[in-house]
Amino acid sequence: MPSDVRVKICGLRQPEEVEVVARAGAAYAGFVFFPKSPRNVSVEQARELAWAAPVGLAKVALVVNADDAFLDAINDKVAIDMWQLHGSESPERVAEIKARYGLPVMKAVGIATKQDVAAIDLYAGVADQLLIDAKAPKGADLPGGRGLPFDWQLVVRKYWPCPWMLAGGLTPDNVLRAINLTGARQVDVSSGVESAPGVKDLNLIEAFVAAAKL
Ligand SMILES: O=C(O)c1ccccc1NCC(=O)[C@H](O)[C@H](O)COP(=O)(O)O
Repeated sequence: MPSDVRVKICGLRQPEEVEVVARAGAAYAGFVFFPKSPRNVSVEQARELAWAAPVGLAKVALVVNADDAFLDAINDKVAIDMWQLHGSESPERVAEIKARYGLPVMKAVGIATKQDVAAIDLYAGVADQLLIDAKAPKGADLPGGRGLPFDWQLVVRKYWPCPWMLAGGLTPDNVLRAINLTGARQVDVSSGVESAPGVKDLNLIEAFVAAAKL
């Protein structure tokens, strides 16, 4: 019997990717709204992708320090189920976005040190979920989706009062080890299921979901 680990596949750009993600048994499909990313999608593209998603697959809109006008444009056109805030949004901004759209908000937090782990507490009481990811270097073009892991020992036996998701450099080969070590019940991947930046590999998506649910 497969485990109940919930998987998010991020950075989808083609309707057939969304279909494979759902068929493989993932819980979340992520769409990246960040022009510098090789996974960036327009509002119109995302609208098509959301249509391709069957009931039960949660559609997550990933934004980075987005203003209300941009969030409104996404919210008006795309049937999303959750926001993922992947910039330096404050806890107050998380609360504001929750109230404005009435949708759950997942706050991404980059981790490299114990101090970064402590900073997660600032968001744990306000966000609906946390995405705990590798920390990008200051000034990096991409704050996430870099295919690099952090030291998983930093989050072993940690407790937060809301659900959390492990991310950063996960692959079909290492995801089960990461789950067993950290106790994560949710995992997220982008680069580890790609053949090139922004190009998803359908076989790797299936392999990742299967490995996470072993
Ligand atoms: O994926 C992107 O291009 C991206 C761009 C800007 C902000 C965040 C981004 N990705 C965030 C994700 O949720 C990724 O899935 C997560 O960082 C893990 O990525 P990876 O290490 O490549 O699996």
